[in-house]
Amino acid sequence: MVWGATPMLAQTDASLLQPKVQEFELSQNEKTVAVPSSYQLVLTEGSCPHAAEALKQLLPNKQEKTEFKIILGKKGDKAVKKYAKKIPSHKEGYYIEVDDHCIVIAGADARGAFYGVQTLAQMVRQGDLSLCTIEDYPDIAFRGVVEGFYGTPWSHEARMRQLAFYGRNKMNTYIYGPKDDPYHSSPNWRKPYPEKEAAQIHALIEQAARNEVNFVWAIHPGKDIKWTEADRDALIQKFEAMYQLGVRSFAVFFDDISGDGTDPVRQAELLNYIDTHFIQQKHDVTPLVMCPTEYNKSWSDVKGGYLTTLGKMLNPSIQIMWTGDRVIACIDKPTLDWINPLIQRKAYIWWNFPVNDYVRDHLLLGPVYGNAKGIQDEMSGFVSNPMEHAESSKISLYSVADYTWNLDTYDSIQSWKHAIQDLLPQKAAYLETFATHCSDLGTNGHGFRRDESVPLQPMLKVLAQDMNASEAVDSVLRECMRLETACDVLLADNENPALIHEMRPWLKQGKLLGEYGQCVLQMVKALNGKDAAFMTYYDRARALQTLMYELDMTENQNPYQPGVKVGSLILLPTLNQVYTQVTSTYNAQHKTHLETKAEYNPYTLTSDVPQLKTQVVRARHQYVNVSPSNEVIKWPAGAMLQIAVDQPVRFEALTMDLGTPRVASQFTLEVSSEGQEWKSVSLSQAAEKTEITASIPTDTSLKFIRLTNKSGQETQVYFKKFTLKVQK
Ligand SMILES: CC1=[NH+][C@H]2[C@@H](O1)O[C@H](CO)[C@@H](O)[C@@H]2O
Repeated sequence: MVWGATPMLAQTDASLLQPKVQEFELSQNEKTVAVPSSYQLVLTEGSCPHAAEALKQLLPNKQEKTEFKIILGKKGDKAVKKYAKKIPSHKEGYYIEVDDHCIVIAGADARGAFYGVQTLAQMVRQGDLSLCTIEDYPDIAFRGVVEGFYGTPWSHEARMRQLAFYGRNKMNTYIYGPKDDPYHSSPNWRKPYPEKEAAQIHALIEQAARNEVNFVWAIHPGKDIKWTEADRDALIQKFEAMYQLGVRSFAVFFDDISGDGTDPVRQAELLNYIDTHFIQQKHDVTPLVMCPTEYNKSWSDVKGGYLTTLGKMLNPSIQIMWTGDRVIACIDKPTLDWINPLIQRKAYIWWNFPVNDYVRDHLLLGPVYGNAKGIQDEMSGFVSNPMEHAESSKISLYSVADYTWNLDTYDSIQSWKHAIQDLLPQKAAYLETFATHCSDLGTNGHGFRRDESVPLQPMLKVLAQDMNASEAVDSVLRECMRLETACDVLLADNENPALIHEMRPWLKQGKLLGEYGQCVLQMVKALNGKDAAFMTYYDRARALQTLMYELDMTENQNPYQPGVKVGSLILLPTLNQVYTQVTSTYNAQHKTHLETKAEYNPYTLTSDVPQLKTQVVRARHQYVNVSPSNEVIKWPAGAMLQIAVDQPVRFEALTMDLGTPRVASQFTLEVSSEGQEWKSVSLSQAAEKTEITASIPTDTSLKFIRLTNKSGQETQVYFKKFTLKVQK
């Protein structure tokens, strides 16, 4: 492990300890002690094996006959008896004392001792040790990650690295629940893992133990579960098989399903049965965790009684997950004041960030902010659902570790900078520049946004008002140079190859964006100068627009939100606006007809289906795609989804997939050339198939097409595909 490029410090800087420790006190002013090159280790053999192993890796050369001592243990061990009163009473807490000849690490339990060693490791990395005492403990009981996203599940290697990362950052929970693992969800949740996958899970469990992480194996049976003894026993058998593999923590997810599986009474009966006949029977298993079907407030029908049924029926030890007021939402006191009474326990937060499975063309590298302080006593857990890009997710996960350990001292920007320093120590400054412009999600179905290009925003706003404001032109020009340089340096970097591999498409796009920005601003500077100079920058700007478009059309071409977006909140839009203005000005001055449009999307979507109204529609070559959704869509009676186009086109065909057989008859498809006269087009859906097609007459060109729920009642469907084919 290459430690950070930061210079060795003369004493311990508590502000650099991450997560922030609860209490740090210098014992004798500035006095320090050098990191012992050899020491006598005092511990109770076997009491804190993972802490002892971590200490051995940190300071390998312990020798018996030396004056310096390191005492390691947990409450009750003889070795730390003398310090028992100083050990925090919180689970996973620890006490550290550094003095001239001795370092004490005393945990409230074995995990606390392990965490104490992680803190000592950071102190050692800083340099000489201040004589000090530390009393530390976590604010929230269960902290970590739920691998619960749609998309490519993390690789085995990525998971092994993640677990070590969680150990270093005091995250104690990893919930294994990748939606696209067929043995976690349908169709194979009843089947045991094949040998290779089973061996990998066993290896993960061992890696988790070494890093004091609870490996929570989740099952997602709701799509096809039958409320029978057979399926109940099948689920218990699967849990038993996972227990034999070494799993000691279990979860049952009922999210994103429709139909019989959503019945709360059945769900509660099944979960209580599992709790009583499996969880409680094993004496070494943590409390059962469940994710409800109504997992956020915007989808809850309190009168319908789903949540209150679970709250009333579920055994008190069963944890109930919650994503907040919406699917993607930050957590605050009103959120918890609303849900906790309904479920009659503290919510176990499933925080849907930095997950990007609904905005797959964006990489979310910005700060973690927006969750409230002072709510630690209202939550039983807080786990983050990350991106399918494991290494890139570490920027956010580092801060989630920081926040959940010590909510009230959490500082989102400082934590974000530390996260980047920790992830790529040698090139942190460059990664910070790139991440600054790669953090917003773009418009999306959940309406969740993040800030982006924050330090540059004031100058971008000045530039948008007046493209000739020289200070703004120069500062944005400099930042675009920095962005181009940062992307080059990172593309060539091999400090963390897995990270660069994940980021590569976005780094290439960021480089183009940096170059484009320089061209546009040079066009402004050249406006009243030599025409040849202006035209060279114009030609290059146009070329870069094409290169950015082509990269967006060719890389990261997933079937959901294909493409590669960087700087999409304000940097690219402002540069495009300046491009249009400066080119229009040049045209006016020189009576020329240079292209003034930077990029445009001729299609617009309107809908009165709440979950679809902000879906993104984009043309790609001959196809017009509406961004799919992962969730169950409640489509109100009479509600419609409409696509409009600037210039009339001839649509050839529509292909849809609402994830539901025999549903076409509930909808009408209509087309119009001007929005007044509508002609309906027949929809066809093969029996037992979910795909729906329509062939559209090409005799007239059209500007509108709309799909309406004409069944007279709300219908629940998925929204997996909506693609129009345009005649060439
Ligand atoms: C609890 C829950 N289940 C779904 C939902 O949240 O949205 C997430 C973001 O799209 C998705 O990753 C997850 O599988």
